[in-house]
Amino acid sequence: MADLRQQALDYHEFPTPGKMAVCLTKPAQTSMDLALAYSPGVAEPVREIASNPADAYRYTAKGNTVAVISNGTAILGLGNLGPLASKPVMEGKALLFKHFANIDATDIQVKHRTTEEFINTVEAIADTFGGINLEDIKAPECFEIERELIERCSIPVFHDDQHGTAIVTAAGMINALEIQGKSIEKAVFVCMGAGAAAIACMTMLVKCGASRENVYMLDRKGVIHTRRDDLNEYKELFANNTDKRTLQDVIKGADVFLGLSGPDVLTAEDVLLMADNPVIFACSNPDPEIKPEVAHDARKDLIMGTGRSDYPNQVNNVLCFPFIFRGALDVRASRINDEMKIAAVHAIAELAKESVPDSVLAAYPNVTSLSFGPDYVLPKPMDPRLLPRIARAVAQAAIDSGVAAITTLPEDYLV
Ligand SMILES: NC(=O)C1=CN([C@@H]2O[C@H](COP(=O)(O)OP(=O)(O)OC[C@H]3O[C@@H](n4cnc5c(N)ncnc54)[C@H](OP(=O)(O)O)[C@@H]3O)[C@@H](O)[C@H]2O)C=CC1
Ligand SMILES: CC(=O)C(=O)O
Ligand SMILES: [Mg+2]
Repeated sequence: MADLRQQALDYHEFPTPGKMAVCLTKPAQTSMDLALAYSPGVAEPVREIASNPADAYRYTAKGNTVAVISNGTAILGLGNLGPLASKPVMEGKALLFKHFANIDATDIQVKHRTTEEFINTVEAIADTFGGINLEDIKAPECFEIERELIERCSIPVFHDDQHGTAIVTAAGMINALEIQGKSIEKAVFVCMGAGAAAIACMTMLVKCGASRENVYMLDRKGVIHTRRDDLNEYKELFANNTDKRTLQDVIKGADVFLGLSGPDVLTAEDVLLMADNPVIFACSNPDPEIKPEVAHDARKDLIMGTGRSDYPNQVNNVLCFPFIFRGALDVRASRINDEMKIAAVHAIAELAKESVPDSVLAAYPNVTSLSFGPDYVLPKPMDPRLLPRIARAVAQAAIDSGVAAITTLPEDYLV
């Protein structure tokens, strides 16, 4: 681990600090180039956009740019470390946008006093971009922030920790439950965490068939139940009329543990209390709710996923956000709606059942084969098919649900 720490610091520091830079898409060598790029030529697209704002998509980079915006209040599972400390994560998200979906992302860290001030700041700059990816903003403020910004902006606004995570978790869960021979309708879920990711994941799983009454959610104070008087309106949605109070009370006989909280909150003893053939997605980053080694030592019949790249079954929103934005931008969707999210869930889940190209195996030197099963319930982030499959499904869903300004996909779209 000490070695990984130094390697990670060196990766970020050398040869150039940070993970991204700006590149030019037009020539700037000659005086004629400058006369076009700058004065006097630049005045022409200015006039066009002033008379028709949609021309910004034609004459500027707006249509292929996403702002990755954070206030640093829930940086991974590290907590509220402030806007500046979130910059490496936001640059990381920008790297993933570019590498996986060729989207130019700009990271923005916002210092603010009130939630309204944050919302006003983002609203004021929103027209610069084709979309806004909100990141690592803690609950419950994140819910109001996203709701308000969707209302006020004409471009897609998407809180990745809510919906990117929910889409990938649902895709992986559908597959894991199928492999374990369990039906989503009957499965009993224990969700550790009741914040941005947890509320969105369980909401999505209920939309995908899970029974609301089979869901137990916990926060730092234990089980969320109807006799608590300290719940916000989002936790209240998952309050159960139950006498169960602790993780041990609810984990007994549970089919699924979903961790979206913090490190090492699930023990080997807890794992032993679960039903036969359980599913454990311990998604907290960088340190999961239980280490896979500990869970596998406890029992052999489980399917285990984490948010990390260095274990099988990476349940991480990287499988979603670059691709869902690609689809949304390409049809100039005004928002990312439920139809688009569900289309992404199924595109991801179905891809895991197909045979895996050699190029994917080559990116994982310690893996000799990958096929649908307990150690492969989700595609790998390096899978080049994620881009066309998810983006096409999302773009088509945007068109079909009436939120796209471009209403026909080209025949050769992303082939
Ligand atoms: N793998 C993935 O793709 C993703 C993983 N995550 C992970 O999910 C976690 C939560 O992120 P997010 O929802 O954005 O953050 P939030 O701040 O919105 O929510 C955190 C939630 O976790 C609960 N929590 C924290 N520590 C514990 C603990 N020790 N025991 C029980 N509950 C705890 C908090 O409880 P309380 O309400 O009482 O404060 C809160 O409900 C992080 O670890 C993050 O890395 C998030 C997004 C994507
Ligand atoms: C992956 C991610 O977005 C998180 O852990 O916050
Ligand atoms: Mg995040």
